[in-house]
Amino acid sequence: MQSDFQIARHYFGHYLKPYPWQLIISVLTVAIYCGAAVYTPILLGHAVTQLTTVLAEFRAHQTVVMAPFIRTAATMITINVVAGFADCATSAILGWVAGVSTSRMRSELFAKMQRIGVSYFDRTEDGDLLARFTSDLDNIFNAMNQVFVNSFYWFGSLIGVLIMMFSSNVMMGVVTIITTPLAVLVCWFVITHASRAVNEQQRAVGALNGYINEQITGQKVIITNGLQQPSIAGFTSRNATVLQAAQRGQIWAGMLMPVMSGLMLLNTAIVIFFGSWYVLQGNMALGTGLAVVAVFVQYAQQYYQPIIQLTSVYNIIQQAVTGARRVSEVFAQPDEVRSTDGKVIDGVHHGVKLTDVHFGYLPGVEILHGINIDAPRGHMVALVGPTGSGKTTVMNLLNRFYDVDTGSITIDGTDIRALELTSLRNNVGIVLQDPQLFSGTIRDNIRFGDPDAGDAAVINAAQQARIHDYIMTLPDGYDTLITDEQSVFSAGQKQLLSIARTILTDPPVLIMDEATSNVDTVTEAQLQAAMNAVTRGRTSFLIAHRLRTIVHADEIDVLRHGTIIERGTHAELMAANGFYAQLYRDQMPELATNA
Ligand SMILES: Nc1ncnc2c1ncn2[C@@H]1O[C@H](COP(=O)(O)OP(=O)(O)OP(=O)(O)O)[C@@H](O)[C@H]1O
Repeated sequence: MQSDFQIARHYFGHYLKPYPWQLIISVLTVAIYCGAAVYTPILLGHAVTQLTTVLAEFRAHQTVVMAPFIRTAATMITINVVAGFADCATSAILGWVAGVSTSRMRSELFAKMQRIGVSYFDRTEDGDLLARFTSDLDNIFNAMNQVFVNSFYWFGSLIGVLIMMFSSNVMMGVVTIITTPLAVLVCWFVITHASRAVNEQQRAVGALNGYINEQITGQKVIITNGLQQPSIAGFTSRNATVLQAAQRGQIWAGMLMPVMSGLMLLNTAIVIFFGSWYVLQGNMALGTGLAVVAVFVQYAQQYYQPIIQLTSVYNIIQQAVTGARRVSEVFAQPDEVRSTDGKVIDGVHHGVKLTDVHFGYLPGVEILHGINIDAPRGHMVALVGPTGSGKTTVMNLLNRFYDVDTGSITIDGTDIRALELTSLRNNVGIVLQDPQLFSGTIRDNIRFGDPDAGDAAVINAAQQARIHDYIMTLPDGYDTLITDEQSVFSAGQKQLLSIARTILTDPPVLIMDEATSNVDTVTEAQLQAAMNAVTRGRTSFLIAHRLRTIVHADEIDVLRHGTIIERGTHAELMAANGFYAQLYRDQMPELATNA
């Protein structure tokens, strides 16, 4: 695991590297601001002295010579105006740099997400992933925006106070900084606990977001099953975890200032005590000695201010490092395996073959136990079987969402792991059971796989998929905006749209997860016609839920517990009177007698 330092160096170093000039200019503008802050009290002192002289002269000689005072006042105003501009420039430049850097990080994170294998999304909650784009990146932005300027300013102040103290009286200087190790230790202790609480809080917020996301997606299921109370209870407990973590963080973070103030008072007491003792030892004249004590009481307080501020800067860095660590977890995910010299295929000439395929999602839990399927070009293979038998898993392997553990899947004799991944995906189309529609028009959604397709091709695909007529009933036809997909399309219609998409991209191999049986009879007839259109001439694998739709398949493979237990055409399997025949009779008793 990378250390905090490595993480900070990577994120701050790597992302700030392209902006050296902006950073150099900010160093100068901060230096101007710091210089003005340090120099203004000196000028103020001069101004007071000059004003006193003016008043004394006026009393003594009734003459007023204001020039030196006006010069000092004008210098003070000028310096502070310049410092004000410098401060504005610092904020603008660093705000810009932080904004551009985090925007780049966000883009790279998004691009990375597109390259990660599907397994990561299977095991990561959506909300948690979303939190990495939002709160984690916000923390990194805050650090980039504030840390640089604050640490430079307060570090400069610390050095300034140290120089002033040691040039004034070394012995007293040593006494004033003597509590520093204790202060640093206390700060470190408090901040470590505070940042641990921040980590917990960020994790808890991620889990809460994931839960909210899941509950919003499943709202209809919750309502229809009357699960509102358990849903609220689940939310309440996760919300309480967030609150507890936030409160723990607040308590630890809130402890910092009082503890440091206490230490500052202790330090002041030590300075007064030691200074008085020092003076009483007769090491210096009483008046001078008391002046030194008074000055060092001031220094003792000034010295602690930068230490407190620098520790709070450290706190911001901690939050950013936590965010960066969570973002880096995404970057650390392996990309989908792509062979560098992968073969490019143009269509399927002989067929697709699965040979002794074994696979499990988790180590030691095998789901598929030696699957053999031979699908010659143009054949339609249907996979049927009870829920959880492994049908979708076979589909996941065909498209290389996952790789087989042992055995092989070949297209025209070439292992699909040796193919260029894009070429494989271009040649294998998928129609999912519950296809995803994206915001945009219906036309955009059909053209999804082939954005250059013309209107005629889009309409032709929609006609073949039997969705054209429905689209034409909508007031805006193909220009209908899909914002709330549920309100425009039923589940069956969404699948018809997805079939139109696939017809447009014309893949030689098709994987289709047929929509579940809960579609009305009109849509079912349309789906059947669309399926006939989309499978025609293609090597297709069909997960069938309604066995009626696959009676014409060239081969039906019956899966049970990850093994093919029966294989044949519909007629052969019915004649065998085995598991398939039983399934068929259970599903369609009225047809079973005619089959
Ligand atoms: N991402 C995953 N991680 C771990 N196990 C998984 C994953 N996806 C599926 N499984 C497990 O693999 C087994 C087969 O699941 P699969 O989805 O392939 O079944 P299926 O036949 O398609 O079921 P259904 O008809 O219900 O869709 C099940 O036991 C399931 O729990």
